[in-house]
Amino acid sequence: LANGHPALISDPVANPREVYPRDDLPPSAFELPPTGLSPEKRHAALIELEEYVTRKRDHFLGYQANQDQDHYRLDLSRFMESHVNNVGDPFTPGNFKVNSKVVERCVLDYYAALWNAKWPHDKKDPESYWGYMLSMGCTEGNLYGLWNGRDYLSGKALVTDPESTPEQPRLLWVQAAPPEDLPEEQKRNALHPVAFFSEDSHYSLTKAMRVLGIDTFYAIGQRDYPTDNPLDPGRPWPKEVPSERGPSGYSADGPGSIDVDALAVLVEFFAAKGHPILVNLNLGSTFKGAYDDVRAVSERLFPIFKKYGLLEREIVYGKDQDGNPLKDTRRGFWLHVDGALGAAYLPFLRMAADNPNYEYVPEVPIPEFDFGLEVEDRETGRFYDMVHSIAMSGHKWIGAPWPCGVFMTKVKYQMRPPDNPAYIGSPDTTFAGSRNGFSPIVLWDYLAQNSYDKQISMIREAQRMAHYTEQQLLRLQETLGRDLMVARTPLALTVRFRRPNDEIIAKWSLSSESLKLDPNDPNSRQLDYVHVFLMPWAKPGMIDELVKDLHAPNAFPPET
Ligand SMILES: COC(=O)[C@H](CCSC)/N=C/c1c(COP(=O)(O)O)cnc(C)c1O
Repeated sequence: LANGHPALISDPVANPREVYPRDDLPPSAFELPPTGLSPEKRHAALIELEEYVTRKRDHFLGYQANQDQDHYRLDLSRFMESHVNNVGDPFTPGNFKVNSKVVERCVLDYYAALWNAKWPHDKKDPESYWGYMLSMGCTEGNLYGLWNGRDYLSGKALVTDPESTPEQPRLLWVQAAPPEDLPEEQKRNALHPVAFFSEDSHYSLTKAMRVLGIDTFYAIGQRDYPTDNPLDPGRPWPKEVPSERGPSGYSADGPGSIDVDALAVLVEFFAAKGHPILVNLNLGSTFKGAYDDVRAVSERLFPIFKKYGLLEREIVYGKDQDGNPLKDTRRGFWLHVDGALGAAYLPFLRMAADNPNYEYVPEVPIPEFDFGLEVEDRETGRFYDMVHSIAMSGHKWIGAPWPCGVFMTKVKYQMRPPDNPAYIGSPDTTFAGSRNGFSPIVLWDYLAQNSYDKQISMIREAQRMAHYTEQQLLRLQETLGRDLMVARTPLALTVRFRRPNDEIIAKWSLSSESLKLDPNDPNSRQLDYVHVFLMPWAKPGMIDELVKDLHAPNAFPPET
């Protein structure tokens, strides 16, 4: 107003400083008047923000984000002068020429090779991989994988479906018909996927169910079969698949991996009713860093899929111009691997374990999880690849200045895109419209600087740091003579322990989780945990300083 500028269209009803949460930074330094900020104020604000971010970064231990970013600056700052946008399919150049798709394809090829997928991508080869780099993090990868699984299982047209071509978009919306030769109940459920994921899964799974309108086994079980919970007849259905139990008999103090037997019982209940099966498995779970046993799940579910005709089934996915049914043969199940954290480093742990030169003996076998995982049908001698999609974050183990990641599947599973927008000159095969073209350059730069051998060293160092941290906390527990609930799942990069005071949580950005030992008993013991993640960023000195802080007399509040 001072310079004759019109007032803000909508003056704030209340003062933001009184309404917004109090944080470490003074909001006043960053408020934006219509006049903009003077250079002095802008610089002062940037310096204040930089001090805050670097101070928090230097004490960052609480989440699976690698803060080691210094190696990018020299290579990447040159791209900050351009808007690089990989809109559309990575394997179609498109009309937006300021893009890094050639780099994106090299990064995708790298992970296809690492995850035992057939590469390079060839749209004419159903067995070859297809994928793209995410503009969000693994939430986008999980959303996309579950969307792909939902549409594959419910009979939507696929990229490989011969008659449904981009020129005939109307076929995309034809609701598929179930296989003809099925009993009534099976026919009714044949195109209605049911989702399964464990109680240790990331909240992006629940979000994906809501966004995509996918029914979980809990939703259908509680609604249609309220007294038939196969795990505990007459009792309410569990909301998620139970995780493995700990010494208490509850999963709260368990390792964080999925209970394979419980999964099998739940899956069989719905497979027997004709539902196709959609399973998410964690590879480095959010709080405990646990790995679901993808091999054991595959072996366990395979006979169930075979028994109920879900290994291969005929889908009528549309009609041709003459009204004749369009058919193809598909799996009746989809395994998505949420490899947000672990898909980035487990291949390197496996290389170290498989090569005696590294003299590395893992504390437990390195989990299989990728496109090379096959199960043999011992009656026919035929092998079935069991993993349909993998998602990985780029900003977790690898470390990137912003959320990014990779989604990968196979051409034979790839869904036909909802539309084929000519103006981008590419099929709209990804989740986003505009796609971050900088992220492929970030991952490319990291992979260019870090050989397999270097990455093996990094993940082995992180394992050593996780072990060191666990030992230091156990030693502190002895010194204090108090149960600090120190726990680390084998091969996990995180160590969990009793929640300290808020000051320590804020200093180290610790992630916390509170739960009841017995989730069904409100009077059950409350477990208040935090965890530290030993990313390449975490150094022994940081752990020693954290332990020193935890040594302070008021570090741990009295037990509730
Ligand atoms: C509470 O901690 C989190 O939400 C962290 C992300 C913060 S650290 C980068 N984990 C995200 C995550 C996600 C979602 O990844 P993002 O969308 O990148 O946050 C998917 N799957 C697993 C097993 C995850 O742990």
